[in-house]
Amino acid sequence: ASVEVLGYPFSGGQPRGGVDEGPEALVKAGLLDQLSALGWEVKFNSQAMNDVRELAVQEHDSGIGKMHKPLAVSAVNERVAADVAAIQERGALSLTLGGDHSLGMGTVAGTKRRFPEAALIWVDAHADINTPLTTDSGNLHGCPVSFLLGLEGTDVPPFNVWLQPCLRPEDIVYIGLRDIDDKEKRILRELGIKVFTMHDVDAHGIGRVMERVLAHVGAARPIHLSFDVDALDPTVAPSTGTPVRGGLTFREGHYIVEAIAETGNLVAVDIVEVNPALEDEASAAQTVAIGCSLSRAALGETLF
Ligand SMILES: N/C(=N\O)NCCC[NH3+]
Ligand SMILES: [Mn+2]
Ligand SMILES: [Mn+2]
Ligand SMILES: [Mn+2]
Repeated sequence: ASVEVLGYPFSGGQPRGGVDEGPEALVKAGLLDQLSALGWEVKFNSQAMNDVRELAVQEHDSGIGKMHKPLAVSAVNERVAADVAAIQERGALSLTLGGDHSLGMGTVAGTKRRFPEAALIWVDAHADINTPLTTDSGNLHGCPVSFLLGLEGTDVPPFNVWLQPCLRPEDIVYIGLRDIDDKEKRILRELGIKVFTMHDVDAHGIGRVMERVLAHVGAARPIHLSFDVDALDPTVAPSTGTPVRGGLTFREGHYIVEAIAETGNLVAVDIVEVNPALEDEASAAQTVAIGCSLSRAALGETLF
């Protein structure tokens, strides 16, 4: 079986430098060899990596409402969607290394072109479901899900040139939420979206939560996993742009991915928001190592 790895050095969805160094740090840590060692045929798309560096720089890129860098976020994600869809047309699994979580707009759109019935499991401290009208910060890494759902205010150029609403509320399940804006809470409730917060993880344990997540998803659907490393507790994954205390343990994070891998239905994985420039070198190395171990777990590495 083959996995095609995409590394997008993109930070335009949020204000902190360094998250664009995530892909290179993960590759430098030996991720591709680690995946080969699991028996996968591994391809890395270095052309896409270089192309996105250029797409990330757009002239006069401000001033569509409150959104920051809308032209860059749109241009990059248009490319991401095409790359991911092409990988899945070839029957390979797509592993996308970020870069910030605005990349989820493109990766999920790509998956949905090949697998319209795909389910989306969003592992994150945050819901990332603000719209251009509800966002306080204007940082588009807090908005990818609203664009995928086609919520009010997302049907705007240049996004609507390439992105059509492709996600239904029942398609997405969240795990790890603990920092949701009030307006996001309203959207989640109104749409009846399935949410497992850290409170649910505490109450039921990650094993039971995953039983419920996979029951909601169903046994026969392709799964797209979008994993924001800030879902993990900051003591576990410190080098990330918006850390929130009270997160998943190392094992809870890995159990989520192992349980999903066990279904055999995984078609796409995003590992995002690794920022090697944050905190100290040891913290960065620790966070990069977890990005690698989560990727290995997604591709079938088991403890026994
Ligand atoms: N890491 C973030 N999303 O996953 N930050 C943006 C969300 C803040 N409401
Ligand atoms: Mn996120
Ligand atoms: Mn997050
Ligand atoms: Mn602002």
